[in-house]
Amino acid sequence: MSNRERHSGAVTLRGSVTRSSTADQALLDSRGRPDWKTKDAWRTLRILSEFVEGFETMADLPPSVSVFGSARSAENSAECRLGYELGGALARAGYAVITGGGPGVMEAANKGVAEAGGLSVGLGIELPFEQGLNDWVELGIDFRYFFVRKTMFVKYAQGFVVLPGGYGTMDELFEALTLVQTRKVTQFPVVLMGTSYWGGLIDWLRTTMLGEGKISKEDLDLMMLTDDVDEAVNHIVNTSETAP
Ligand SMILES: CC(C)=CCNc1ncnc2c1ncn2[C@@H]1O[C@H](COP(=O)(O)O)[C@@H](O)[C@H]1O
Repeated sequence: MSNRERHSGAVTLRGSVTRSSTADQALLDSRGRPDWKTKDAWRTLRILSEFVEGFETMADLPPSVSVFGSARSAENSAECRLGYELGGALARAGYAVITGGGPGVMEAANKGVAEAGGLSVGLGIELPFEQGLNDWVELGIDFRYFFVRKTMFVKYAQGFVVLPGGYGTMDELFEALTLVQTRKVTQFPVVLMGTSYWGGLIDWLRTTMLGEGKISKEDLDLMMLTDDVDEAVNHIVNTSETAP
């Protein structure tokens, strides 16, 4: 998609009317915006409409798994190959797969699912450097607000699989872990794929975070670490609330 085309909810902007700010930014980055006191209250209606659209569209999904990973990985990278294999294996196990609908690992996972005949879902986000949903998404929703979109990833999935990624991926991982730790969601498997990528983080969680008493021993057991696609899928099947 050209940089001169932007989507903002139902609105498409091209050419001279494209703008570089996003709805999320307008809400959160209110410093220096004199009208925020009056306008933010009305923004709640737009936020509400995203929840309505998301809930209505997602409610009929079969059992699903959300898959996360880097937007920047090259198509032939190890993590994209893993994402592709994982997408296919989840589809064959009967799951729909939900991703962020973007490039990199998300695209690889969507491709794996679509090619295996499964349902490939993408929850896109409006970004200043938007690229649009990848070509392998079959059911796609574009969100303006990160926090609305994140609700959908958790609410409509039986579990998470997290592949190598950056801040966005870490955000999604730690949100899920916090929700499970605080029992906001129960019976929700979280699988980390890529032992060499995540190994350093797991060591730090054990030695520093657990070592200094910031989490409990059981909290470390809330996620499973593997390189093996079948092991990841079996873990989801055996520990999630609803199997396909
Ligand atoms: C090249 C580039 C940065 C494109 C960004 N395009 C994106 N499209 C859709 N979801 C995204 C995007 N960037 C980050 N995310 C979200 O954050 C995660 C990836 O972020 P990161 O690359 O790990 O930090 C994804 O699982 C996705 O849910």
